[in-house]
Amino acid sequence: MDHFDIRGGVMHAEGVNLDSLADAVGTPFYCYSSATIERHFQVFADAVAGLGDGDPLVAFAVKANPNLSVLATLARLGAGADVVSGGEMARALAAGVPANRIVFSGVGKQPHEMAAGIEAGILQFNVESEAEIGMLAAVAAAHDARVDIAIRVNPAVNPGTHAKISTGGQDSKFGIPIERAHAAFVMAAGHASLNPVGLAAHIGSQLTDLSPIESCITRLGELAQGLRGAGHGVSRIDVGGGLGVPYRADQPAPPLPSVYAEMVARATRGWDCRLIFEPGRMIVGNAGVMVAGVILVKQGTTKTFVVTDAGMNDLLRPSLYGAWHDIRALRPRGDTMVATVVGPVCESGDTFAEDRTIEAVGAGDRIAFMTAGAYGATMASTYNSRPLVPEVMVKGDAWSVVSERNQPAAMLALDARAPWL
Ligand SMILES: Cc1ncc(COP(=O)(O)O)c(C=O)c1O
Ligand SMILES: N[C@@H](CCCC[NH3+])C(=O)O
Repeated sequence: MDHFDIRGGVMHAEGVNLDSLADAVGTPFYCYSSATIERHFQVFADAVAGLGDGDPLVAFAVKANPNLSVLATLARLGAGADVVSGGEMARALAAGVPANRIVFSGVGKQPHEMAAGIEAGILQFNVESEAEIGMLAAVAAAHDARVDIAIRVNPAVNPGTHAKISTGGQDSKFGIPIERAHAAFVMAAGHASLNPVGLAAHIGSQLTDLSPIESCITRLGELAQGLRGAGHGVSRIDVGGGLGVPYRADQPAPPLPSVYAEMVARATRGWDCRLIFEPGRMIVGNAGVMVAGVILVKQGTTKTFVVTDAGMNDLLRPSLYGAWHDIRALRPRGDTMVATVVGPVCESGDTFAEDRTIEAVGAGDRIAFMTAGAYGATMASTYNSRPLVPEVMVKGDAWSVVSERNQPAAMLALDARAPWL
């Protein structure tokens, strides 16, 4: 695992002893390795460098991990940002991502979010419906602006991933069905306040097979050719993100960025346009862990439950998708146990692993949920009135709390008594 390994009997994140860090910040908490984030971004950016017109944009999908320090780490390396809300856009800007490297995607952008994007001067909006073309045209006209847009296409390609994270299938809510995309582009060109410059697609997440992405890119190319043949300029093609990461050692690893880039080079050969990439998970997934404490070990009728102080509200992926995260002891003792690892939340779905062989742990020990840097803290909630857990970033021997644990009293203060109570 990148930059998370056992040294002197204890798991470290880069040079930081995670058990000591847990003493300092309390459990549960997320911990990110800057070195891993930097390395993954650089590997991806190097792999796609020179593709298309030679000036590709790697726009990190902020939804994967919107922490300000994560975004600032990436901004320093020249990353752009793919955002899906005004909130994500504000974070990207605050982290130092230049506006002209921000792409705004999403099926339900609201007029105030469109206005904020126009005022900030973002690179482009990826428009996902004919209805949105009209809405954006009106907001842009009210700003006396002419905004660059790409038509996000639904290419009707089955990405072969979990149904809940597939976005490119025919009945997905995302994008404009490919058979109407040419007409949508022409419709947008008819608005003086819109400047359609490109096409976009994103077919799904945690993709382990490149062939659906290749089919999608080929379809975008055919569409671009048709548009060019009809006299329209297509100067940008956004191929989305989606490249998977290894969650389990016993399953084949997803393709490396270099192999992905070879496929993109092949599929886009001869295209004279700027390519945009929106990787999320592959940049930050393996750059984060969630550290939790073992509250107690409880014997059921047939199962041994390891009850941790982290719950499904802190790391939702196992409950929502049945996702696998490796679970490791911070201080492995060399023996193992078969355990069902659960959180304290009052839901049976608050289960991280079922009858899994893990390194033996007991009350007071600490464990790490691996590969939790993407779609981890960002999907957390305060269900059961549990505070959001802190996020810590590590760089070499240094660490810093980059998101505070919110406190029960502060959460309560957001509520108010109705005047009649
Ligand atoms: C439009 C868009 N771009 C990029 C991504 C990032 O995907 P991933 O984290 O799988 O790279 C997503 C999420 O799946 C998305 O919806
Ligand atoms: N939240 C998902 C990924 C969603 C991608 C969003 N388009 C996950 O944890 O795997």
